[in-house]
Amino acid sequence: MSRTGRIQGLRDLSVEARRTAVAEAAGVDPGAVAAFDPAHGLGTVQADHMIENVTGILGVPLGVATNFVVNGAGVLVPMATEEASVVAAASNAAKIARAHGGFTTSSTEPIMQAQIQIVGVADPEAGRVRLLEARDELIALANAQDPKLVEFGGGVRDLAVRIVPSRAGTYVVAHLQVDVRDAMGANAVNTMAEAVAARAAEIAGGTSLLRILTNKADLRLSRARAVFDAGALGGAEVVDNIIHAAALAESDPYRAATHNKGIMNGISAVVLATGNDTRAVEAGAHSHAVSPAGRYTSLSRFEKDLDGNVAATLELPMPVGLVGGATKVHPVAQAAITLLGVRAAAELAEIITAVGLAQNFAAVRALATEGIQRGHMSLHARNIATTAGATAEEVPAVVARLVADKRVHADHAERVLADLRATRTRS
Ligand SMILES: CC(C)(COP(=O)([O-])OP(=O)([O-])OC[C@H]1O[C@@H](n2cnc3c(N)ncnc32)[C@H](O)[C@@H]1OP(=O)([O-])[O-])[C@@H](O)C(=O)NCCC(=O)NCCSC(=O)C[C@@](C)(O)CC(=O)[O-]
Ligand SMILES: NC(=O)C1=CN([C@@H]2O[C@H](COP(=O)(O)OP(=O)(O)OC[C@H]3O[C@@H](n4cnc5c(N)ncnc54)[C@H](OP(=O)(O)O)[C@@H]3O)[C@@H](O)[C@H]2O)C=CC1
Repeated sequence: MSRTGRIQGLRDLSVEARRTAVAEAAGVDPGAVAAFDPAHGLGTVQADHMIENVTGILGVPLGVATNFVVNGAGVLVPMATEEASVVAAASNAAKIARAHGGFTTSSTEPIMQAQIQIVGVADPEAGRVRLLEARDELIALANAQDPKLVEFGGGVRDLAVRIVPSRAGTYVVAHLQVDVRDAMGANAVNTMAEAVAARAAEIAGGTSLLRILTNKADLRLSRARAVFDAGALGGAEVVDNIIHAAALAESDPYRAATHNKGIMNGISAVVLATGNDTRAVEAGAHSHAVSPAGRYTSLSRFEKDLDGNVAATLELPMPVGLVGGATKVHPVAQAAITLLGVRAAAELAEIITAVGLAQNFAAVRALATEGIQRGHMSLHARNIATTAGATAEEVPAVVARLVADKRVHADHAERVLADLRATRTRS
């Protein structure tokens, strides 16, 4: 079956029928996504092996974004999020991007770095040079900790040494730069850092202290770009307003934080759905949002291309894996990875980056045109109706009234629900 990433009318199906439809459209056996059904998802026995003091399991809705074309191939994207309109918005922007071929992505090699902090070095400059002279010895020692990773084509690629002055002293900080292949890599590089720290400290002439991965994963970047057609967006004025919106985010940290939150709406949802470490990706993203001059700015860039369309790009660290962490043990994560059809961590990282860009574009487009409330609140209205006490049967009618009245508020929902019930009782 050809994978187009499109499923007409997915929103109108029942939850069960959507599961069948996404499996069919992705060309996978429906059994491969059976874990999306909570009855077959994460069990308490598995959960008890994942973290400590397990007392239950938190359910988070898992939606599937449609319309994505990434490097010419259609893909259906599982997204775990509690926020209404996120999945719809990603699908919406991905649909607009299709006219110009969807998303084109690329990545650096999957290099993660571990830091070894060395304190009490009398001659830090000379200590740095001594460590660089011992580069081959330290790399060999680190690689010996993970022969399996080396066998898979990974392992330490280089050693960098920085001198970091601080209020408590000057530190020599050695960085092991490790190609972690299909792993997120934290455990792998932390093991290496702990193993070489004593020898590194001896060579530098100090004492080792911290030995830990840095989440500023700036050697493991993923990029996505897409063109959004001016005509489909509503013309030149809309394009200009989208560019103004992006320009404010570039220049103003107050706007940049929200703009980047929009990007993370998409990114964190796919990272969570695939059992990856949301905090690691978020820490990497926000550290990357600081410009070389030390200013917090937006992660994406929107420009007007020669034809007057929006050329959108996003580049950020994307430390996600297909082995290790929860990716292998969580049945829903496994189903999500099967649905995506990814075979390498870099492919997953690039799809996630494309989703981040789509999510960002959808929000900025809404903000630069009609505002966020119409699209977002009409979907959020379902939560408000439920909070007001509407049953599953009553929710559609209550939502329709809230949206028609343009008053998506809890008190109004309570009144609407009371009216609805009174009318039913009378008839
Ligand atoms: C909400 C939409 C998509 C409506 O947009 P619309 O134009 O009314 O949608 P439509 O009904 O014409 O459908 C267009 C496509 O959107 C998707 N779509 C549309 N509705 C659904 C739905 N119910 N269920 C599933 N998919 C839906 C779907 O893919 C559909 O095409 P199809 O594939 O069907 O041919 C639009 O208004 C939008 O993109 N809004 C942005 C919403 C958003 O960004 N939400 C995130 C939460 S707000 C926030 O946290 C971030 C923010 C905003 O602060 C970030 C920032 O400031 O930058
Ligand atoms: N600051 C942070 O972000 C921190 C995060 N963490 C956590 O660390 C976990 C991720 O660590 P990670 O190192 O990825 O997990 P694992 O140690 O579980 O997995 C990595 C290991 O898998 C083995 N492996 C098998 N196949 C491959 C392959 N194709 N490519 C690469 N490695 C392969 C390797 O060797 P082998 O089998 O010999 O192990 C490798 O060392 C996450 O749970 C994260 O939350 C932990 C500490 C800090």
